[in-house]
Amino acid sequence: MAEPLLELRAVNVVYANGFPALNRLSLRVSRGEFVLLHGATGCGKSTVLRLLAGLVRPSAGEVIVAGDRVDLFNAMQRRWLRRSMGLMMQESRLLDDRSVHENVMLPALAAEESFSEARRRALLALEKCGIGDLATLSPAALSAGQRQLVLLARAVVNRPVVILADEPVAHLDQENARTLLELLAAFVRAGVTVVAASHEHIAPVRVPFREVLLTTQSAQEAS
Ligand SMILES: Nc1ncnc2c1ncn2[C@@H]1O[C@H](COP(=O)(O)OP(=O)(O)OP(=O)(O)O)[C@@H](O)[C@H]1O
Repeated sequence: MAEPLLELRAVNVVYANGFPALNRLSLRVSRGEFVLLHGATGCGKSTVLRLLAGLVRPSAGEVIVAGDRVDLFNAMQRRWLRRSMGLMMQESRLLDDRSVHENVMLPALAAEESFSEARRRALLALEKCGIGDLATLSPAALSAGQRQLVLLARAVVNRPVVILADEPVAHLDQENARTLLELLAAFVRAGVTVVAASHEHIAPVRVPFREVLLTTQSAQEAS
């Protein structure tokens, strides 16, 4: 069997307050897969995405991305890992004092692209997400659905091979949710690996996907 692109091996996560968020969870995600993490509030969906992005370290177990033990990465390597992934996390925010275009440029600038290349890539990302016309607006002027689309454009501006999306369709009406899922599906069809967490049941169209149910039981096995 081919090596998974993303893998959790028997990970435990205990937050600073002593709360055990994950208990011996194992999960394998193949290159090009679209995985939907489901489960009740508090079962650890966001924690799984944070582990894969190197934002949280497990207290036991291994986190492997493209063959690397990212749980052993130092701060600089973890920063590099985060920049190489497209992240739509719950804490992701847009800066209201910059335009949509400038917000989407930020990860490209952080990746040390030139200003003109960052501008070009950001416009491309906005167009790919069908929102090129929003480029000059302030994020404060956007609807919830438009904000999510801008967050997706920002996540893909560096052309990541992995997108981690936490509750991408939460608070969106059906039409906006469908638009967002169709865009994620289009990235999957283009070869990107997507892991999305959702407490609601969501079903992408025209692309194969795998649902993984996380439970709050003692030993979790979600491969
Ligand atoms: N930074 C933190 N400090 C302490 N406890 C935390 C922290 N982050 C998460 N937790 C706890 O860990 C558990 C798992 O949280 P997590 O956010 O991963 O769950 P979730 O399934 O994504 O929940 P939701 O659907 O509500 O977003 C929860 O009980 C939560 O309260």
